[in-house]
Amino acid sequence: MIEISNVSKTYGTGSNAVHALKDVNLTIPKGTIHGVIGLSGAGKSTLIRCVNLLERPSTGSVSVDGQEMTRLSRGELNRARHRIGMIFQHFNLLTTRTVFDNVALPLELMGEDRRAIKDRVIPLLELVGLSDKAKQYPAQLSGGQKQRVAIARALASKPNVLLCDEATSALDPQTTSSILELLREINHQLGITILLITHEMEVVKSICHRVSLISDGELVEDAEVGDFFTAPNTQLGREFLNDFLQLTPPKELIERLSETPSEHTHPVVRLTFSGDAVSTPLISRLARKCSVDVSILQAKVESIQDRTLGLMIAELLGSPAQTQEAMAYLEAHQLQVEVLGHVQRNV
Ligand SMILES: Nc1ncnc2c1ncn2[C@@H]1O[C@H](COP(=O)(O)OP(=O)(O)OP(=O)(O)O)[C@@H](O)[C@H]1O
Repeated sequence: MIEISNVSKTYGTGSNAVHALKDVNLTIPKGTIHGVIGLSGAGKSTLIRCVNLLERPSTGSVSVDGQEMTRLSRGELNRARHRIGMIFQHFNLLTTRTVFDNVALPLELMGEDRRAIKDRVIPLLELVGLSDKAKQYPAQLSGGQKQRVAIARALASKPNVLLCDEATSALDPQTTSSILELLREINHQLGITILLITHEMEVVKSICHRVSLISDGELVEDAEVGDFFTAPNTQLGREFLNDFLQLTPPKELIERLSETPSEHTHPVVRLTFSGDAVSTPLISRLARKCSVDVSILQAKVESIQDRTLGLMIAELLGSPAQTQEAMAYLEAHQLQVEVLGHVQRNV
């Protein structure tokens, strides 16, 4: 269990001060995989580095498995860090050491003898699928293999928590899925709590149980992954979702959209529906009930863990009163209706 309470972090002072984290509160239950997503510079790395105190919070506290990290002496902190593994975007392997010796490094630093080191490293290399690479050097490995070595090294000291700092950002999509699969197995088999930061919604969708969205140092959303993907609470959350789903109106249409409606325009809407609404023929019912025509511009259905999410961009064709009634009808049936703008009727 990781508990981040009222954590703020400011780099620099006076006019140079950067408020990287602002009063962040977050609880990550034991054995879960938690994703933190946000734009570049939002504070993701700072947040994850505050967990093992690579960055010390300016205010607030961080506790891992009940141990208050901010109160530990240097020696206690070193010991506590053995229980918190970390992997990085660029792997951070020692190029002059073999794969075996990279994984062995934390155990050597803990003063383990050669026999104990061998007994620990060999099964770890098996776990990450690199038994045949023990004597090779990092330069002889692919990116995915290097990250596997880094994962084995992070697990060497039997941590309860694994921190992943953009661990798949330098990898191609296929290698990314194999590393995510490995992380899922580690979480499942060893019960390790995983906190990962990423700017990729695909990573969150693939393996996380919960997700937090961080914006300009503030935690603005914290939700089950299924809830976040079906109904984000913030505009930024919706933008992440729309980018991920690549559901944006055609460029020619965007250029014709005006913000304000008039007698001669009709609305263009983005509809998001989940649960029962996905399998209900709401659009044909809508056309009958409210006497509007629906011109579908884009549509898709996505599976997010155990949920199904339907998305559609459509023009609602009818009088202002009819299209208003249509939108109210859709909202009453649990669809999220976002008006993207209004276009001239006769164009
Ligand atoms: N050591 C530092 N000294 C001064 N400012 C810093 C330092 N580290 C980070 N910052 C600033 O803090 C803010 C948050 O940075 P952080 O690296 O945590 O964001 P991020 O979300 O991880 O970004 P990215 O996805 O680009 O890595 C940024 O404005 C950044 O410039």
